[in-house]
Amino acid sequence: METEDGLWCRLGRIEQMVRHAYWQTGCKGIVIGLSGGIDSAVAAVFCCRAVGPENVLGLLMPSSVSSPDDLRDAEDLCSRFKIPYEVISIDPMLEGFRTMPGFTETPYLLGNLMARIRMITLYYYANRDHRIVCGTSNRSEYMLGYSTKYGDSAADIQPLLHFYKTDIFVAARELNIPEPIIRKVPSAGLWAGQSDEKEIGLSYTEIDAALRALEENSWKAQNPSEEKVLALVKKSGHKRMPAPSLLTGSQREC
Ligand SMILES: Nc1ncnc2c1ncn2[C@@H]1O[C@H](COP(=O)(O)OP(=O)(O)OC[C@H]2O[C@@H]([n+]3cccc(C(=O)O)c3)[C@H](O)[C@@H]2O)[C@@H](O)[C@H]1O
Ligand SMILES: Nc1ncnc2c1ncn2[C@@H]1O[C@H](COP(=O)(O)OP(=O)(O)OP(=O)(O)O)[C@@H](O)[C@H]1O
Ligand SMILES: [Mg+2]
Repeated sequence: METEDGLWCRLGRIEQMVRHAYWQTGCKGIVIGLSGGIDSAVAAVFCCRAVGPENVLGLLMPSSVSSPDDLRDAEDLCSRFKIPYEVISIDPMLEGFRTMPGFTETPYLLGNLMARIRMITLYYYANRDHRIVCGTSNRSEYMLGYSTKYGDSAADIQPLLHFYKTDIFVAARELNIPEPIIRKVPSAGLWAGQSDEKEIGLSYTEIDAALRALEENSWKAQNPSEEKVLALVKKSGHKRMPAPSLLTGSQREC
């Protein structure tokens, strides 16, 4: 069990990383999508602690399938931590896609499209205001590939990427994130009633236990949960790698 000092040391290192990226890039601010969920709340608060809330902009980007409670929770977070924010409905952008020849609508297609529309909006603000985009991905989602490629996974900094989802809850309490955000069921919010754990078929407690065991045992699965998690990790490898090309590793660097 980690001591309180150990936990604060870990949280302090995240702030240092964000501050370092901020100064190194010479940007004039950070922009982050705030869904009313725990990952974006924790990432935003780390940014505020690192560079001051006045340098952080929250974008609340509901669609017609978003829950009004999520929008209210995101607004409450911004007022508690003094984060400037804007509310931008993504419905008009979705409507634009509906006019495209051959447009087909399923929850899966719309869900990934919404995640990518949010990414485009974040980068528009980043370009316009010389900001960097803060990502909210955690280690559990990243390893399972539970994100939209070049959508919610796209960012300039990833302060939570080393945290398993179950660690995020611990950090959220330490950071004084509002209780309704901590208590809500994790959801990508891409269609009404979506739940990460239902869609994946395992709870985050099971996923994180399996990931920890697999990492310790050189990725050898020892029970059905680990087999299922390992299959998802393998299937999503392309999301964690550069796109295949004939360029070699050393040619990518300078
Ligand atoms: N082997 C391979 N090598 C290289 N590229 C490959 C590939 N297989 C697929 N691809 C490419 O990847 C695409 C599929 O990946 P992608 O478009 O991401 O789609 P996909 O992984 O099928 O779906 C995204 C999943 O993430 C979940 N999600 C999305 C957004 C947010 C959250 C959240 O938690 O907030 C969760 C969502 O509910 C869904 O289960 C293919 O259309 C193809 O372009
Ligand atoms: N309605 C929204 N407005 C703004 N950003 C959003 C919205 N929905 C999703 N996002 C962005 O996409 C990210 C991925 O969503 P995800 O559901 O994984 O995280 P979360 O909502 O912060 O936490 P949880 O996984 O517990 O629901 C969010 O953290 C946020 O940055
Ligand atoms: Mg969510």
